[in-house]
Amino acid sequence: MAVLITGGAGYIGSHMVWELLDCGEDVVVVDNLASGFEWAVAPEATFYRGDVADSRLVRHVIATHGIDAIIHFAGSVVVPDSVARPLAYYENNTCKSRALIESAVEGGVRHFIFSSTAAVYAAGGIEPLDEDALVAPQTPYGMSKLMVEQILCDVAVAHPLDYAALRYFNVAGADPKGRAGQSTAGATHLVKVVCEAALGKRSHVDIFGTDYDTSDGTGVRDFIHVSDLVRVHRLALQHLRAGGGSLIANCGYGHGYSVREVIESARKISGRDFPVREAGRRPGDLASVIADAARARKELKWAPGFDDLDDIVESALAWEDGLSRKNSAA
Ligand SMILES: NC(=O)c1ccc[n+]([C@@H]2O[C@H](COP(=O)([O-])OP(=O)(O)OC[C@H]3O[C@@H](n4cnc5c(N)ncnc54)[C@H](O)[C@@H]3O)[C@@H](O)[C@H]2O)c1
Ligand SMILES: O=c1ccn([C@@H]2O[C@H](COP(=O)(O)OP(=O)(O)O[C@H]3O[C@H](CO)[C@H](O)[C@H](O)[C@H]3O)[C@@H](O)[C@H]2O)c(=O)[nH]1
Repeated sequence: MAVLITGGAGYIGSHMVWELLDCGEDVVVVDNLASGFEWAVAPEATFYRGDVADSRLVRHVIATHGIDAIIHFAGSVVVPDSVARPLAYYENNTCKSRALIESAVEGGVRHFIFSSTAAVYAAGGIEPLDEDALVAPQTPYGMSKLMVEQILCDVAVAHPLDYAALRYFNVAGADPKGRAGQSTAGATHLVKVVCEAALGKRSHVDIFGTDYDTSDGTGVRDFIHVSDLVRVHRLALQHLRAGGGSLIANCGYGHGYSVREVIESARKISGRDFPVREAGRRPGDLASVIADAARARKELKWAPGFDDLDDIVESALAWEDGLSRKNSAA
């Protein structure tokens, strides 16, 4: 019995690989390296370079390794890019997930865990957002994910496959043991951007909007440490294997930090100042996005271990620093 992790060479997937290996699971990764790195995959995992829509490859992996569960991270992840290139996002996130799910059904895989997103929710919902909040994605990215949730819901009725759709809020930080982190080139995520600036890899940080109706006027997000996030997946896997049934669950802490608070945390922890520019609002951004994650806590018995902004920033800074050394040694 083994678990197939798609996108295991990427940011979150590479942490998932370690989380399962640490628990003694056999892990197989399929990743086409569109944005991931083969070196990011733990050496104890079996790596296949390939596409999730390559049904011949995926069926071979399922049969050869006795895959009982798939954790599906592979996808295209840049929200504004999805607005510019919707067809590419529907292709990679929706069509290719459909193909993967078909391979799973045909290969007899029983459990499927899917990377969904808070971007499925309608703007202006009452916070914190629980899973029953109105879904109405504002972008092709969010819609490409919601469509996969719907496919899974329908497939779980027709076939012996159950699923967990986990809606992530803002994922940040790095493995506290320093084995994995976010290495994505040109990442736009706030914590990554701020860490790069603190280490002199960027000239400055733009604050996108200082006139929101929030405590200090900047955007507020529910930042979840990537190690807590992958733990939710492991618990969801346990839940499905134990016959707990399909579920949709938010992944967040239930409270947020502002853009300015993230910047101050990075200044404090790095001991370095860096220029900050007040820029206009970024199109499509909301003032505040906060999760109600009571379901994950109750149904999956999840208890966060790293719910602290400074811990998140410290781990991300340590990883970023290591990346700089790796690049200068290369
Ligand atoms: N980072 C976040 O804050 C966040 C928030 C919500 C949801 N998610 C979701 O989590 C998942 C992982 O995100 P991430 O931040 O680790 O991104 P990432 O870009 O680091 O990882 C994605 C991985 O998938 C691989 N990939 C892409 N398309 C593929 C395909 N067709 N076949 C095989 N491999 C493919 C890439 O090479 C990469 O290694 C994504 O599905 C994303 O939508 C991320
Ligand atoms: O250089 C930057 C980058 C971001 N921000 C601000 O920081 C906050 C967070 O922005 P991110 O780009 O880090 O993340 P988003 O909230 O836009 O999006 C993230 O959370 C979404 C769910 O809410 C989706 O899951 C998506 O995949 C994921 O990237 C926003 O207020 C944004 O305006 C800045 O001020 N400057």
